[in-house]
Amino acid sequence: MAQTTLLYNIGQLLTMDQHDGPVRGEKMGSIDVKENYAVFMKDGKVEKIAPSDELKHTDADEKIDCKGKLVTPGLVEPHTHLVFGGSREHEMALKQQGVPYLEILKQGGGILSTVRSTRKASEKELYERAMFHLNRMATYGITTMEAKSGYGMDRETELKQLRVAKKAGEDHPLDLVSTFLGAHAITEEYKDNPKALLDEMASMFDQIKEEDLAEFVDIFTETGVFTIEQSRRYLQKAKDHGFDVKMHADEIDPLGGTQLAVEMGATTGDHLAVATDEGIKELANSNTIGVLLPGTIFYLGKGEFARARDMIEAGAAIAISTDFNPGSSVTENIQLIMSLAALKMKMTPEEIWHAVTVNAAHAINRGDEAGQIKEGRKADVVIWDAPNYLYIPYHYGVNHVNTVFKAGQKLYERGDLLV
Ligand SMILES: O=C(O)CC1=NCN=C1
Ligand SMILES: [Zn+2]
Repeated sequence: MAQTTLLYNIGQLLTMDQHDGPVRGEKMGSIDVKENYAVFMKDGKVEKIAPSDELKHTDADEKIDCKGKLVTPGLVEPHTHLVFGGSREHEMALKQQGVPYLEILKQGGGILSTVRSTRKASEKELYERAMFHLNRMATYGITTMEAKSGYGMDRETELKQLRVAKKAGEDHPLDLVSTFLGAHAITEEYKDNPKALLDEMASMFDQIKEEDLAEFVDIFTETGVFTIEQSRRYLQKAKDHGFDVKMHADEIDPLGGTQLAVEMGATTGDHLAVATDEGIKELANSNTIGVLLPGTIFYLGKGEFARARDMIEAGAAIAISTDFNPGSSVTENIQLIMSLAALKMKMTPEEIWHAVTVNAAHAINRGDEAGQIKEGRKADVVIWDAPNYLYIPYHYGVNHVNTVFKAGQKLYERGDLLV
């Protein structure tokens, strides 16, 4: 295990540390690119960042000639439904026939299909699935990420998912941040009384806090799920119990979830695909980060992509995410999401790099330890098979990662053909 590693002859180095805090508005459009640099990692931290010639002869357990490749911070993935049982490939045909997402849910499919599988799955099965997906996330360059519960909507299963996420976070090299999404859908038991479901989920807040099972509480505010008023009351209770809050907001119907996220001082408002002009204005004038999920819009095959350009030009701080989940965005490929952000939301490469590093880190309260390459900070670093930072969004659908370092240790290296 190398205690010291030197990366030299780096073509372009993105440190993403030019600004403090989440980067918003026009500042998202400019990044500092260091040409022909070196990064020296020691005991898991970034020890030195300097021009390659200055460090080239530094002694190190491992010295890697990056041959002009791009080097960036490890990516941060701020929104996943990592822990789940089963799969929903059988719903693809319904999607192809144009059956709307909310209609599939109303028919007892969608999230509720995954709820049935997750309730049945053992903790061991959920853990092994989560570790498998974490491994794949790492191969795409992700080194820190969020994991939601939300496929139980009963005490036993929600705690099962949260305990799986906690154990996975302890066992896996990736750093995990947990979110309690017990307010994800209205199950059969509560179909006539969604308020009772929210009360049951809120009754778990103390235990979740005591067992340190989640930092955030999230809710799906959507037609046929939870209303604005139900969401306001539930999120206020979560805040009263010391949780930071997030919202699945304005994904399909414009209920005004974006405005509620701002009103509640949510760390993030997520999806925002149909946020109104008023919602965008309030988001831009708040500390709430917009987490945009273009993969979901792409995958559902309908609806509008979030108005990222309007949000950024109004001054908002934006992050992007795969929304990895078994039904509405079944991919760990954050690099494809970067391409969709460019092609469908017209985000610039500079904005995209802020959205998958420093802003995504702040979206899960890890802005002081992830998303940047800084001396003294944990060495989460990616070497890319790419000549520059424009290349990743440009060449879509493939994995450009060459090597991933997590806390200075080589976590993944692209393999070559076996023959
Ligand atoms: O469909 C799912 O399993 C995840 C999801 N929740 C809200 N939107 C998508
Ligand atoms: Zn989601």
